[in-house]
Amino acid sequence: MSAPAVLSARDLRCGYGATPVCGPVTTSVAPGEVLGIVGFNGAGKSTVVRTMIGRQPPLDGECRFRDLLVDDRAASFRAAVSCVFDEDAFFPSLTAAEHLELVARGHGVPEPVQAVRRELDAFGITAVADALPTELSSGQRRRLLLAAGFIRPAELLVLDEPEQRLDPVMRELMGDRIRARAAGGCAVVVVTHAPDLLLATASTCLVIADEVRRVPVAEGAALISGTRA
Ligand SMILES: Nc1ncnc2c1ncn2[C@@H]1O[C@H](COP(=O)(O)OP(=O)(O)OP(=O)(O)O)[C@@H](O)[C@H]1O
Repeated sequence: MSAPAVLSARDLRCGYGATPVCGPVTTSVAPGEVLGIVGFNGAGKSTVVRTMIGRQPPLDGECRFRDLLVDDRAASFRAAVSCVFDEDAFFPSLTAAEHLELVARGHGVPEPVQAVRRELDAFGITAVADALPTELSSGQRRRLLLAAGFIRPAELLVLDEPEQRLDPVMRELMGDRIRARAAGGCAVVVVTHAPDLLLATASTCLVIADEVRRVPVAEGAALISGTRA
């Protein structure tokens, strides 16, 4: 018997005003699973994911975290869900290391200083640990955001195009980190345009379009690499 879903959507309609951006979404992700979400630019992937985690209201349908309707204002939900979107959200006067320490302490990570050191090293930003956000390159800022997403415990990890602005070596490491998280029992949702990352991590794949459909991961990878219509 498969484990109960961590996050599930049923007939979820996502969009702006009264207009859905894509077909209704019914899907779920369980502990240890990686749900890859793919689709062309503007298909609605980010909108769907934002709706699934309660950052914007659904037009219709529902989304549940465990048994409860998603409520991103609930402290228990925020404690359990780590999200990395493409938003450069930093405190201008905190260094890279201080950002990570803030997140680690806020989420009760044991031995936060050591955890910060580990993540700085894992994301290759030790050399800029004491730099302010404005002193980081765009790729380093991206690494810092991802490190902040990974430094804390989570039952659900949501990554929106984590490959963005990463060099190939870091992209591969990102795949390793995602797999390791899932192996540890975390449910993961990854929106991606990178076939290699999808193939390396996803256990299931959802294509966002006018008709949302679940496809084999290899088919999703072919779709985003342009080798399949
Ligand atoms: N705040 C907003 N208000 C109104 N429409 C929006 C808003 N954000 C996005 N949209 C529209 O919703 C549609 C889906 O956008 P979304 O960002 O979800 O697509 P996406 O699949 O994530 O695209 P990409 O691959 O380019 O990141 C697009 O047509 C976009 O113009």
